[in-house]
Amino acid sequence: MKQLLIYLKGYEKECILAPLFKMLEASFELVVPLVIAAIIDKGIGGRNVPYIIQMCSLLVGLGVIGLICSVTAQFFAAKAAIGFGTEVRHALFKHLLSFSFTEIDTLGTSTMMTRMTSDVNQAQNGVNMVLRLFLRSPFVVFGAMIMAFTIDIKAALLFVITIILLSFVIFGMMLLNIPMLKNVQQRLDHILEITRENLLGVRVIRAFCKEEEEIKTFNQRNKVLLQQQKKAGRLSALMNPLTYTLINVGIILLIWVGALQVEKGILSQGQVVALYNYMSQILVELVKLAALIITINKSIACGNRIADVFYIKPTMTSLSDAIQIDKQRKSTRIQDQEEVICFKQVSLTYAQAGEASLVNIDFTVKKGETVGIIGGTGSGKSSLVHLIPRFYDATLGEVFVKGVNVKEYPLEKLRERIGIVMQKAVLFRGTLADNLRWGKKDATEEEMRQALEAAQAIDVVEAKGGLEAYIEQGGSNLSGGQRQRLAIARALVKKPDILIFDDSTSALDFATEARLRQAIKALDYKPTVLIVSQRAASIQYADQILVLEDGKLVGKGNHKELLANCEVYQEIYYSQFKKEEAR
Ligand SMILES: Nc1ncnc2c1ncn2[C@@H]1O[C@H](COP(=O)(O)OP(=O)(O)OP(=O)(O)O)[C@@H](O)[C@H]1O
Repeated sequence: MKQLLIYLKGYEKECILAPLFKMLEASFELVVPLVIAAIIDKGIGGRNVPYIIQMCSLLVGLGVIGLICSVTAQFFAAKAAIGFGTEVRHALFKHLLSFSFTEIDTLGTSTMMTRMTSDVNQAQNGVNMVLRLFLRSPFVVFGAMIMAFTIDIKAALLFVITIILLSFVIFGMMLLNIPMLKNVQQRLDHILEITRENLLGVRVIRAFCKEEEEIKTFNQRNKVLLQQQKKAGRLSALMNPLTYTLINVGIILLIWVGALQVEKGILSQGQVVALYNYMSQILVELVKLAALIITINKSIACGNRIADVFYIKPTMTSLSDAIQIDKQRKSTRIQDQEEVICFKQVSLTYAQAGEASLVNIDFTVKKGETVGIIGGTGSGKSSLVHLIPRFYDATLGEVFVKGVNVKEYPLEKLRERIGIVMQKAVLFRGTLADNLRWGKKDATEEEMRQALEAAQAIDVVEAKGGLEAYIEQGGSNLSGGQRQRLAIARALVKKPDILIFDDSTSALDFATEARLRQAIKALDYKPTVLIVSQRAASIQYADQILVLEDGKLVGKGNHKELLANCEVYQEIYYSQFKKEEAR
């Protein structure tokens, strides 16, 4: 949590002024019992009406000044807390976006969202409460005690005993309550997780008629949360009766001692009332302080969860690091100008995965070539192409793009050259044109139309009413095939040197896919194309086909060569085509 305090930079003034005004308000509050005592003793006792009016005006004045101080303190505390929350959110978002897929896989999206939203809010709330109350409550407790001592030492000793006993009860209970509240928070996280998963997968849940089961699971988790909340609630419910019993016993004793002192002529009636008021102030502030400590504890826990994310450093090197490495490792460059991609003895084992997903992969791709990558599910096709734009780094071996190790490129420069269409086409909220401009910021309408034509997506734009048609979050108002074609167009707008289709034509019919292939071949900038597919028909016309099985490259060559001598390829091909159809 401490590390997060740097995000209060720029709000130093607010962090000083907020507690200062709160203490000023508390100082005025501490004077009130003395004024009331004076009203009772001098005003009412002496039947002095002008004096009573004067003192009542003073009370109103103190109230108004206290209110102004309080509002000012709230303003400064809120300004600092909101500023803190905004800065943390901004830094966290930036940090999350710097993560490679490895860090994202390790952390998980669900927890990242919780940290980004509710944890930041809780930490912001903690900052606000600390600035307003952390100094105020102890100040009032000790101030009230000192004021009591200035009135009467014997009575004030009662204060000391009551405060000690009260502190034991309140803080003891708080210590018991904190782990329970943490437990409640964890259960709440589980509920959030399950809700998020259900909302994201709502279609699948309906398709498999899993509603009842999901409701059952949700209810079970909700029940556990209820039990934890009841447990924590019962303990909290004990707090008030216990503290009020203690304080009432203290007040009875105070009035008794006070009455004896009045009888002896040591104390006036007004002073006894003042002592009573101080006792009440102490109670209120101790209860507030306990609640504050619970909030602070929660905020620290949330702050630590946020700080944990900041501790995770992106494993991919930044632009400046890349330039440094570039200087040192010029020797790793290879010279063949025609060679666009080269894998040298590449293996990949994902973080937290026991087995390697790719083993000793070796191949080269020449400029303008089309490469097909085929294999069964889980054979490593996506893993292989993900190494080219450095979504992951090879665990062993090296990947070269245009003769330079991918690790030596500044990431942006590398990814600028590559257009990738993912297995799951993701579009963003905004117009169709906005989505296409992800490929090229300043793309003209003509450039977008060319890309749409090649991607066989012109009819999608026409059906939706033009480039300014609105796309909902995740492209939910489009069909799977429409989304895929728009995602392809988005990659084409970029006019990349390397174009990767990661199983991204699966929702297209064969005729559309064939037209897409022709259009890609006809592109004037002649990109090098990699097509990942499980459909032999999608890759059989490629210049080179890579056949993967269990992460190993078991075949390399063109369709004819592989059909003649690669068993795995034959198996895949003949499972989709009859022998007599083979070309
Ligand atoms: N992020 C990841 N973390 C851990 N293991 C992974 C990750 N991504 C893939 N794997 C594992 O790596 C292996 C290869 O997966 P990959 O997605 O590359 O296969 P694929 O051939 O593209 O499969 P499919 O055709 O089903 O998409 C699989 O065993 C998979 O479980």
